[in-house]
Amino acid sequence: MSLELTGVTVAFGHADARTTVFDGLDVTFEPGRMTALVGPSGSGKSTLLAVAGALLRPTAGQVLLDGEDFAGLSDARRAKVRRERIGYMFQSGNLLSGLTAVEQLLAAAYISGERPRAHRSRAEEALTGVGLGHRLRHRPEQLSGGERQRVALARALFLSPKLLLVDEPTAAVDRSQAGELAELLAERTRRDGCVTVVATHDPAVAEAADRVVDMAELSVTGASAGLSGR
Ligand SMILES: Nc1ncnc2c1ncn2[C@@H]1O[C@H](COP(=O)(O)OP(=O)(O)OP(=O)(O)O)[C@@H](O)[C@H]1O
Repeated sequence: MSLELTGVTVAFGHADARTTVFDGLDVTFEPGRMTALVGPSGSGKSTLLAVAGALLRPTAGQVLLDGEDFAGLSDARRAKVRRERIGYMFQSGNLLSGLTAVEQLLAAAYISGERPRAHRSRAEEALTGVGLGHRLRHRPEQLSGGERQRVALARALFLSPKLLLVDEPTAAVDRSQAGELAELLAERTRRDGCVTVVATHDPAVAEAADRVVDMAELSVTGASAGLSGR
């Protein structure tokens, strides 16, 4: 299972107001590896995540998940790909207020059409697996920034996605917890074998990643992203 973008062009607006973020971008992300996307503000990190996550349709090109192009699918088919194959984790966790940690996972499963009752013990296990066995019934406002992100990670991985897309996971996290959270992300990626792509400004996340891709080197003329990988 890999994620492959080939000849991806993303342009916004028209004529004088046209912004070309990518023009014929080719980049591949491997399973079981966490890639950190780094680069200055406006270099296209979030745009790449949006295209990879079937949230934004590229102007041209293919986005292949396990060899299957979803860029050209109908909106309904793309929604199915998002539900069944992709996990998302955002800057502030985007947890639902009023729900306990366990319920955050059950709600996600429910939205995906799963039967929540059968999953309660699995949700507890998933939270225990990210170090939150003692916070199962806490609501978001009763958790620290780092704990909220751990819930968000457990939720994103709960339905075993092939692809995990993460935007600035440590932005709202205490410095002392940022490194641990980044390590946890990398460790879970290796264990679960998913493709993980993380947009970040945080050196702690780049440090924990298996590969670092500098957006500044992904030129709009479509340079290979392999150059800055490690
Ligand atoms: N909907 C849009 N309409 C027009 N331009 C857009 C749109 N979305 C993004 N852009 C432009 O695309 C470029 C890349 O933006 P993007 O948000 O992907 O950068 P980024 O690297 O994630 O930045 P940051 O680190 O600040 O989050 C920017 O020049 C931005 O202005």
